[in-house]
Parts: sequence; structure tokens; C-alpha cells
Amino acid sequence: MQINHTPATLRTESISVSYGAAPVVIDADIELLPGGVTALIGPNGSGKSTLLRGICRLAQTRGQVTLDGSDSAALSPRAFARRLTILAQQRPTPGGLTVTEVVELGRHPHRRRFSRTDDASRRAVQRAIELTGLEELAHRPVTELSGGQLQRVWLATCLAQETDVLLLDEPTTFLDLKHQMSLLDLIRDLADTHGLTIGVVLHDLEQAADIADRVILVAEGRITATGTPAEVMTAERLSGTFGVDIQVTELPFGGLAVRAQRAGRRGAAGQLTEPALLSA
Ligand SMILES: Nc1ncnc2c1ncn2[C@@H]1O[C@H](COP(=O)(O)OP(=O)(O)OP(=O)(O)O)[C@@H](O)[C@H]1O
Repeated sequence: MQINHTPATLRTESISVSYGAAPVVIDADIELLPGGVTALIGPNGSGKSTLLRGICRLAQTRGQVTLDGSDSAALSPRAFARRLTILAQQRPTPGGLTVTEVVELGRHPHRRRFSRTDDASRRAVQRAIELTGLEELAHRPVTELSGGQLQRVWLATCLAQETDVLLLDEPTTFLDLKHQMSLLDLIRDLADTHGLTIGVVLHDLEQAADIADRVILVAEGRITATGTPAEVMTAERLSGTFGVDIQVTELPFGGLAVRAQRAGRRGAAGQLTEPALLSA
């Protein structure tokens, strides 16, 4: 079942996002490629999740977020939720609900007050369950699921929302290799076949290079590079940003091999490093 979305353009214009007084994300200008996949990469604590939270109005934000050129602040929360959704990192597990009932929560922005579930909602929920391979779990209580199964349920809830823009914060967490690969395939397919505009935070740099049309590098709260995977993910830039020796090789059929070198317990001069000395 296919839903054709009009590829949406999402831009941030000089947004700064804070939890308290000091901004954690500073003057960020980004654009998610319409109908494409944009990967956000960067070290722990660099501000990737906070940037997504700022875009979604989940943290205090200065600056403008535009959707198809219009200020998104003009949209009501419900209208905004019909355009954009996020698979966030941490979500509580709702007790007493089945998989299907949780996926139905994604239809909330489309539902009129006191209205019953309509055919469009039923189709959207069914499609989301199929796309995420949850058919056999559809009637199970969510409290009985594994971390990876639950991750797919939350993704299905986002898909049932049928937004033009989908933000995914480390969606491969908890997933085994097979499910990571099918999720990456699904992300590509949602952009290529269904026209979704996707922003995804990924820690696996090879996966980011593999699926992204565009990569945004975040370091210490600032955007430090934007471009194709090969443009952004150079060995020098990645090594400098992540503070570890990283080698990057272009693969013959596309994609990048990204290999980080362990420093080991002995430094270049053969001296035991500080932690090793302390634990000796
Ligand atoms: N709710 C919060 N309140 C206060 N500070 C926060 C909060 N959430 C995150 N921070 C701080 O904001 C900074 C950026 O965190 P953020 O989670 O955006 O980074 P990240 O790049 O997504 O990291 P990771 O890769 O570890 O998920 C960190 O210094 C973090 O401690």
C-alpha cells in the first residue's frame, strides 16, 4: 500500500535550543532534503537530539523552523503533528494497551473530537503495522515485547501519523542486525517510494553513509559540515570531530567503509596510557 506524500522542505534558520539559560544548540541552519534522507551524525552530547527536539517544539527554541517556506510556529500543535513526527529516543511503555492500540495513538492528530475510528485511520494503522512487520504481534500487550519489538511499534505509531516529515533519533537502538538492515531499507523506501522527508540521527557512520543523500555533522552544539556523505565524512574531519583515528575508504559500488583505530593500552611511544597505569 502506497501513500504519496508531497516532498516537504524543512529548514531551520539560526535556531538555538536550550534546556536552561545556556543554549545547547547554537545558530543551527539545516535543511532536510525534500523526499530524501538526511543523516545527522556527531559525538555523544553534541546536540543532535536537542536539535530534533527544538524542531519538534519539545525544547525551548529561538529562531525559525519553516515547513515549505512558511513559519511552522503559525501551525497549531495538531496541524503541526499532521505534518511532522519524531521517533524519540526515550518513550514510556504504556500499560494495558496492545500493539494495534499503541499504533492507533499515531492517528490522534487526524481525529476529530468524539469521532470513532474511520476507514482512513484503520488503513493507516494496518499499513504501518505491515511496513514494520508487526502483523504477528498486533494483538499482544506492548508490556510483553522485547526492546527491539517495542522500537518497531513506536516507529509504526509514527508511520500511522502519515506525516510528510519523519524525524528518527537513533532508530536502530535495540535492533538486531537483520532488523537494523530492514529498518534502513524501510527508511530509504519511505523516501524513494512514498516521498517522505526524513531526518535521522545515526551513530553508525557506515550506515549513515549508506542510506543518506545528505549528511549533517554536529559538534559541540554547532553544525560543522553539510553535504553528501563523501564530502562530509573525510578521515581528517571525522578523526578531528570524534577524537579518534578514523580511516575512510570509498567502496567500488558506492558507500564508505569507516574504520576507527583503537589506541590500545600503549600510546604511540609505547608508554602505558594513564588509565592502564591507574588500574595496574
Ligand atoms: N533534558 C535535558 N536537560 C538539560 N540538559 C540536557 C537535557 N537533555 C540533554 N541535555 C544536555 O544537552 C547536551 C546535548 O545533548 P543531546 O542529547 O542533544 O546530544 P546528542 O548529540 O543527541 O548525544 P547522544 O549521541 O549521546 O545521544 C548534553 O550536554 C546534554 O547533557
